[in-house]
Amino acid sequence: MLQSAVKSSPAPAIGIQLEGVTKSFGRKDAPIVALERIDLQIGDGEFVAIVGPSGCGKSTMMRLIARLSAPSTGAISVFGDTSSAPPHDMGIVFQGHVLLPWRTILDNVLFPADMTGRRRGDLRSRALELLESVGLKDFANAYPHELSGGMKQRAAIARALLLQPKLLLMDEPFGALDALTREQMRIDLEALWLTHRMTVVFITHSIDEAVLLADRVIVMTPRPGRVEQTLTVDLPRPRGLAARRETEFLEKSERITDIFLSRGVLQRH
Ligand SMILES: Nc1ncnc2c1ncn2[C@@H]1O[C@H](COP(=O)(O)OP(=O)(O)OP(=O)(O)O)[C@@H](O)[C@H]1O
Repeated sequence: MLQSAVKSSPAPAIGIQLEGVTKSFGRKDAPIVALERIDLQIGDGEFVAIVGPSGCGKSTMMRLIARLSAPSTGAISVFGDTSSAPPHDMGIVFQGHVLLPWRTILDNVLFPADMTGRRRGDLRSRALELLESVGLKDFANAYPHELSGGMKQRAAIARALLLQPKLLLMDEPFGALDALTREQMRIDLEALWLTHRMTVVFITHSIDEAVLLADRVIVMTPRPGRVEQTLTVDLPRPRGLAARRETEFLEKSERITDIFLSRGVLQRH
């Protein structure tokens, strides 16, 4: 028999997979179900945003992926690794920058080298390059208290990228920043991602931020935390300030708003 001349393109490699994942806290007879029956696949190199109201289980999901916590039921695989050990090629950025106040910014960025017993000398030039790429070249020898909130968060992102992680987990990284800084950080994060192409899981309360950043937005609803819908965002990159005026942005933001309205997470008036 003749082989078909048309070959289908290979499916994108799976980065992260959650199958039937449930996470409960508290007593067995009165559990708090933070996440219920989560089935999710995130592609290798994909930028995914998780958006949802307070308490829907976003941070719990991130902690499960980071292996900082174990699921009550279900299976998790991170780049094919199903063990319960935290993935070694992972960077995490939290809402609070968590820089060490007694270290300079350069030494803070080099912290993961110290933590993993790598030679600092080998990573110093990468740390300086990263500081340059986040606009902090002139602050390498400054201390955290000399930087603004946005600058500290930039340093935290540089630190998370030091060891060239395949996976970057970001839990409300811009949540404490003012609106203007936040918009610029969003644009700069996309530029970093376009350069490094790591897999990103970005948690946010902001519908706009999710749609403007992600290839796919995972919409979660609470009690118990579930994936309500997954939306693909087809905005061309880079998505600068003008992306807010694109029909695709307006449509996807509206669809997410409608989901939250229908679930009582938002009220029209
Ligand atoms: N260690 C814990 N012990 C008990 N309950 C917990 C624990 N961690 C989370 N929960 C509960 O699980 C649910 C989900 O919490 P989680 O922090 O994941 O939500 P979230 O969507 O990240 O919220 P937020 O946006 O406010 O940070 C909440 O009801 C919370 O009270």
